[in-house]
Amino acid sequence: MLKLPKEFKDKYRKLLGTDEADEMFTAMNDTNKKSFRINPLKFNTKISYSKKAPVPNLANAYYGAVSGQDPEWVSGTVYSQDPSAMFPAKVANVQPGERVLDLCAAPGGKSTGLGEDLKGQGVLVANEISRPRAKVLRENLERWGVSNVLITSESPEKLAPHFLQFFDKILVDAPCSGEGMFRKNPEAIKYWSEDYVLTCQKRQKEILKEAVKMLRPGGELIYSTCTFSPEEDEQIVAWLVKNFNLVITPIKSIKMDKISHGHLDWAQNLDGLQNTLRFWPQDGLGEGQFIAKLTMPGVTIKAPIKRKNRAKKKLRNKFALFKDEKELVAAILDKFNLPSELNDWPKRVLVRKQHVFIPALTGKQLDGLKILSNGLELGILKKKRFEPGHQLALVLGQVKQERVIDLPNQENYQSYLHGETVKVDSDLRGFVLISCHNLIFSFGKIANNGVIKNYYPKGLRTLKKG
Ligand SMILES: C[S@@+](CC[C@H](N)C(=O)[O-])C[C@H]1O[C@@H](n2cnc3c(N)ncnc32)[C@H](O)[C@@H]1O
Repeated sequence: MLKLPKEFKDKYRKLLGTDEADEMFTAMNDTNKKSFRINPLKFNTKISYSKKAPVPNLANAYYGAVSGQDPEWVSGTVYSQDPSAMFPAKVANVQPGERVLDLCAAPGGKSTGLGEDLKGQGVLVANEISRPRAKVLRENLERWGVSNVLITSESPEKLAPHFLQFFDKILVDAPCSGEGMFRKNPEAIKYWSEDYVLTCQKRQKEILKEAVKMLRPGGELIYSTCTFSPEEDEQIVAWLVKNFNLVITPIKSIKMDKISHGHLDWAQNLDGLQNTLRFWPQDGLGEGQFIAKLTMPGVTIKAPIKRKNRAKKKLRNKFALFKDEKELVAAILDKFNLPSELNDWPKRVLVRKQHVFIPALTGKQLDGLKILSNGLELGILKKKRFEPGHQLALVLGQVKQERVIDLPNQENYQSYLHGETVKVDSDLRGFVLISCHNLIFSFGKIANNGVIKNYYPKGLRTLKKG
């Protein structure tokens, strides 16, 4: 039984009426709903989990639990996410080629959703203020096989001057009082108070003030929280409308089964709030969530991301590969089938401190930013040879591959995750992709004796039991 504070209960009885509030408290005592999304970027999405219970209104999403050890997770074929939390990225309705910012991005559930919809075209900037959390964000985006993402770890104030009016879409999935997560994480109830709700509201305003600076005229801001409090939901939207002339925009990209709407009377009867979305536990879809879509007035003629400006030329001179280096890279890449976004890799490839990569963004606007990764790391140049990188393996999972070793059993798979070598019966030699249940999750290198040298990154390896 959740121990909800009396002030919390009184507040929602007043806002919703006793009957609905009591329904909400009862639903908050149910077990939380677990679910997962299937990655549409991957070539093979045959998973062992049941798909009998789809999450309403979404493609590729199902109720059920996922283990972080399963090949489905390790290969980035599924992402474990609360059902309601899947919706903000879908409300953004990202189109290939757009410039998208996820300002509060870790651990990355919504960034993976935004990134998959770009389909390798345009750019996603995934920012997370906390460095340790940004590292987890990076791992999750890497597994998902998103190649066109710049991952930064900055405060919104520090990020904004670098990207003034730059983005078509910005998602602010704000830090909040988390009331909608109480049944999943009852510990969070301890921090709750009316004052804490107002502290969160203040922080949300500070973040959003910077976010709007980065939105182009005509661009869309998606604001979401996992809390019920009107102070952090409807009232924040009203504040955005009043202070920045943003226009609340109806959400047409999703169906509305088991989803409610925002309350006009919770923020000065502002017309348009009926177009915001509320996910209540008593609606039966998932945990609590609020989502609003707002449009910045004005229009800009959309300029495509320039690939040949002067800044780029300078970078190319400094970071371009020598011909023989490019040949080393090509000798490995030519062995694999490349997704279409890599077709022009020789034109876009750069090298920095021996790391060969295809940047998601280039130019002076990146100077001075704390960047965790920029685009797709193809691999590392090491004295006359090129070693393909882990991120590349997960991007190659987007298309059918021939040079793959499917580990024959669970024991081999576990050994590989531990970083051990595995002996296989195969004629393939040199670099190969490694899969389990045909889900690609790593590179390996087969020696003449049939032993696969393990290229699963040390930082991701699991400890051996016993
Ligand atoms: C609700 S979580 C984001 C969840 C994420 N969007 C996802 O789907 O996985 C909010 C994030 O905001 C970050 N954050 C906290 N304070 C912040 C601030 N002042 N400015 C920007 N981000 C902040 C937190 O570190 C946290 O990762």
